[in-house]
Parts: sequence; C-alpha cells; structure tokens
Amino acid sequence: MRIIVTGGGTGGHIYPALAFINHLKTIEPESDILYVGTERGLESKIVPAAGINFKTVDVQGFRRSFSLSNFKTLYKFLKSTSDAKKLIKDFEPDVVIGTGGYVAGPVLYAAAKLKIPTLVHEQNSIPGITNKFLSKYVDKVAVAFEAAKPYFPEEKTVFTGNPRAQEVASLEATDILETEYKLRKDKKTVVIFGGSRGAQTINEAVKAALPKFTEKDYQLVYASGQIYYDEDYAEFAKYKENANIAIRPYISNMLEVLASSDLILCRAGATTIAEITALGLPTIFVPSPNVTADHQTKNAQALVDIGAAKMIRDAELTADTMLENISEIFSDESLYQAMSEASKKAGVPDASDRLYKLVKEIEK
Ligand SMILES: CC(=O)N[C@H]1[C@@H](OP(=O)(O)OP(=O)(O)OC[C@H]2O[C@@H](n3ccc(=O)[nH]c3=O)[C@H](O)[C@@H]2O)O[C@H](CO)[C@@H](O)[C@@H]1O
Repeated sequence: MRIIVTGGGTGGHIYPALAFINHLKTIEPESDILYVGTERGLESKIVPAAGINFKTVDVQGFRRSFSLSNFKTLYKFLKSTSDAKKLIKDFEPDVVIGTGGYVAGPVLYAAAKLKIPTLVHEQNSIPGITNKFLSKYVDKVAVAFEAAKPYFPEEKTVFTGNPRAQEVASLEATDILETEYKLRKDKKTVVIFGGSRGAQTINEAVKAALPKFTEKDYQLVYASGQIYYDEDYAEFAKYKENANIAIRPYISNMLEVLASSDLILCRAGATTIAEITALGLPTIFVPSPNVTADHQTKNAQALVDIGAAKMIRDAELTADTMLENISEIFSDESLYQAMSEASKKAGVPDASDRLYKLVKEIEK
C-alpha cells in the first residue's frame, strides 16, 4: 500500500499514527509510507527518529481560529493546501490518513479534493476542531471513544479504538527500571508525567513532594517535560543519586516503562488513556483545564465512572492530594486489583486491526 499519514503537534496525535504505521509494516511489509507534519511540531523529531520518510507543510496561523471565516486564515489554508497537493501528487498514495492536529487539516482536505481515499482518526471523546471540519470531506472517521460518534456523520463513523493500545497490549514488564532508571525491580512504582510536553501544575506538586517521595515504600519515575526540566534543573539535580526517585525531561521508551510500573498519575490525554487501559493500569488523572471543550475531564470521567481511575482537579492538585491518592491505592490491595481489572476492560487491544480493516475498505 502507498500511504500518506499526517497528524501532529503533540505526542497524542503522533504516537497513534506511528503505531498504525508499525502495524501496517508487519502486515504489508512492502508498503510505501510518507509522513507529513510540520517543522515545529514534536513530529519533526519523533518521526524521522523512527526511520520514517518525513516531509513538512507550513500550517502557521491556524491555531484556534481554524474556521475559514477570516481572510488571513483562508489564505493560509489555501497556501498549505496547495503545498499539500504537490506532495500528494508527487507521492501518488492509495490512501491518506490523519490523526488530528492542525497539520491534518490541509493535507486531508487536499487529498479529498484530489479524490484520494481519506480517513481521519479521532482519539478524544470530544473531537478537535480540525477533525470536525474534515469529517465533511473524508471517506471514513475512526473514533476511539463511543462518546465521540455523535459529533460526526453517522454513516462514515466507526469505533476502532486507538492503535497505540494494540502496540502496548502484549507488552510484559522488563528490567528497564533497574537498568535505565537505577531503581528497583521488586518495588512498587508510580510513574508521573503531564502529557507529552509536561504540565506546570503537576510539576509544582511533584517538586513540593520530592522530599516525601524519598521516604516512601514505593518509588517514583517522573517525566517533567523539557521546559520544566530546564527551569527546575537545580532542584531536580538534588535527587540525582536518590535510590527512590528517577527524573527525566522526557521518557522515550514510555511503553516499556508503563508495562514495568504499577500506578500512573498524569494528564488525561486520549493516547495516554489508550496505553494505560491496554495494560490494565490504575490511574490518577489530573485533566488539563486548558484544552478544547474541557475534553480531558470527559476522557478521565469515563474511566472514573467504571472504577478504573481517580481524578484530582487541576486546581486541587497539591503535594498532599497527590501523595494521599497514591497511598490510598497502594495501601489497599483489593482496590488496586479492582481498578486494574476495570482499566483492562476499557482497553481495545485490537485497535490497529480494526483501523487496518477500515483503511482496506477505502483503499483505491
Ligand atoms: C494539551 C493538549 O492539547 N493535549 C492533547 C494532546 O495531548 P498529549 O499529546 O499531551 O497527550 P496524550 O496523552 O494523548 O499522549 C501523550 C503521548 O506521549 C507519550 N509520552 C509522554 C510523556 C513522556 O515523557 N514520554 C512519552 O512517550 C505518552 O506515552 C503518550 O503516548 O493530544 C491528545 C490526543 O491524543 C489530547 O487528548 C490531549 O488533550
């Protein structure tokens, strides 16, 4: 299959795309794959590093005003659509699929106008603005939450789950905590991170809690995000040699780390949720209050409702609420087991198979 994949900005849009590409490579190893992103998005680092052919279009200026309603936005859109058309004509794909983020807008719109079969994948329970716009033009919409369906045309929308789930589902614990993080393999581990770029509130709470983490009978792996790591380097450096704590700006082997850990505290980004539930991990969510239509709270609430997770509101997160919630779960084995089972039930371990099937339905 010749396929163009697009999507980016943050990890939550990129990793599902990469997971699907990996899956496709195992089924159709001869596939020709081109990933289209932007220069500024996280994809310009992650995708080439994964050995995938990567090209960019400039989508500067899209931001929240993506409505085609004003002249500047319209101009930018037409310019990036025309750039995308050139890339598409050169590559001659059988299918173009997008996983959200601003870049997916012009690329999928251009492909649809060129009559190439198109599909968008929506990871969230409340869709982003780009995917809602695109759903009018594409052939299929794949969703990872049933709750997202009503936002899209019924006849083209299918529940597939998030491909990242299938990538994770079969992973077993390894000794990575020992070898790469200098922690213990036999100790309970909580992993804390704030989405793919870190989160200020979580960072503040972790910083304040660090002295207490040194005394716990469980250990901490913390990914702060590059920005906070640089800002707080002096503080973090104090714990460099601590046997109970490992701090990194970014965890590049997150799946292995998750599979080797016991409890997660994080933002409620949709791709993170797909990973956590595929592994059946109990979670404490601190949804970001800064996302469209407060969709992270809705993502998290779905798991709280089935007993798979706890939620702390961003405004209520402190070192104390963080530590209390962690202790409550770690100190009650039956609560831990119940949360773990509920989490596993919510996972979609065959999400890539489902998405592949849908792509084959529209392939030229
Ligand atoms: C602020 C914002 O707009 N966030 C959105 C963004 O989230 P964002 O990209 O932050 O979040 P997600 O939780 O969906 O995905 C994060 C991804 O980064 C990985 N990771 C994270 C930290 C780290 O150190 N290493 C690492 O590999 C996680 O394992 C996961 O695969 O896209 C998601 C769609 O999927 C949305 O639901 C989020 O609301």
